[in-house]
Amino acid sequence: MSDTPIVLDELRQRIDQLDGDILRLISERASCAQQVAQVKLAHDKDAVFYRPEREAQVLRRIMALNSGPLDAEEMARLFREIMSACLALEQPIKVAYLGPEGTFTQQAALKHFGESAISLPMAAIDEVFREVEAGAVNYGVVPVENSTEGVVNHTLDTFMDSSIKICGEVVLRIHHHLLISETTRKDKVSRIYSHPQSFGQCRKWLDAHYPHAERVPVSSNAEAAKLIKTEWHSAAIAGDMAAKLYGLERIADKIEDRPDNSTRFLIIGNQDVPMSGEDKTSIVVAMRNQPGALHDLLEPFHRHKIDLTRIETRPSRTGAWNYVFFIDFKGHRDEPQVAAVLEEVKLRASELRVLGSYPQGVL
Ligand SMILES: C=C(O[C@@H]1C=C(C(=O)O)C=C[C@H]1O)C(=O)O
Repeated sequence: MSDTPIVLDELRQRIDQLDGDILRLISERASCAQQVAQVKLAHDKDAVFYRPEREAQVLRRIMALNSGPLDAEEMARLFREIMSACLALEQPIKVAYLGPEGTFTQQAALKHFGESAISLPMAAIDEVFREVEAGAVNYGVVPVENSTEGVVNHTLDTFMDSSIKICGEVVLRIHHHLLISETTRKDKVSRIYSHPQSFGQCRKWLDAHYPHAERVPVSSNAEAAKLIKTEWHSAAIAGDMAAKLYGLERIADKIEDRPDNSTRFLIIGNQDVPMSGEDKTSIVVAMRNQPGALHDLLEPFHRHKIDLTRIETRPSRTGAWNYVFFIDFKGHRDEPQVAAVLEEVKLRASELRVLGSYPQGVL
């Protein structure tokens, strides 16, 4: 005699039935996506199947329609994977990221493109740019700013020498853990490896818990995780992906000093992305070196009520004491307001380059 209450049997039958329905609907959706691809190909043999603006709209619509019990972001993540799988039916998207495997940048790439994307680790930020420029991959993912540690200068500098476009952004909550391998005892950690940015994000925690451990900077958290597999008395600071990839034990969880620690990554490509309805634009501007230059640059944004979301100054390579400004603002370059501001800025600047207009990060 079964001791399963009858109501449980009924609920399970209902779930089986619903799963059958979901399966049928996902398959139907996948054939629709296949047909879209055929239509695109019929019009243009070099058609790009992936449409960042359309994907952003699909996810935003799902989030708006959702009424629970799953929360909107969770639901969007499920749809993210469905879209990723549908797209891969035609042509899996190839994405280069700042490696090695297990970095937060890989996590950001998979968050943005879904698990069906093929992600390829690169050794340096410039290599990600080069792979995209050469057309060896469809897109690249590079970190650009962290809420605790600020901007990733190297990424901004690389834009100055490149014609690459920004096609999207993705923000990732960054949780760091202290990890050891079987070669090290918990109470015997005398050396800690990590990326300099991660040391910066966990500084107070380290000062309080491991004031005497040597801090050794390496090229990535994943590299730190890999290193300690074979070293004694050593720990690494890295995230979940690296911990799982290298089979490490977490001896302290979420050790970042700020609970809202997050990093913004850029999706780079060779494509101009049409409007999605909620977009951002990134520009780089060089100003003549004269008093009031920054004011002159920002004034048109203020007058046209355009919301600046970030401004960074970097030394220009053209001479001592010349600066370039990296500016992000809300809106798409095809919107009349934005186009008007860009025209005005162009007149005042010695150089203006639009790096891209792209959908604001959804997930
Ligand atoms: C199906 C399309 O192509 C791709 C797949 C999408 C999807 O599965 O919803 C959305 C945008 C594109 O990346 C489309 O453009 O509508």
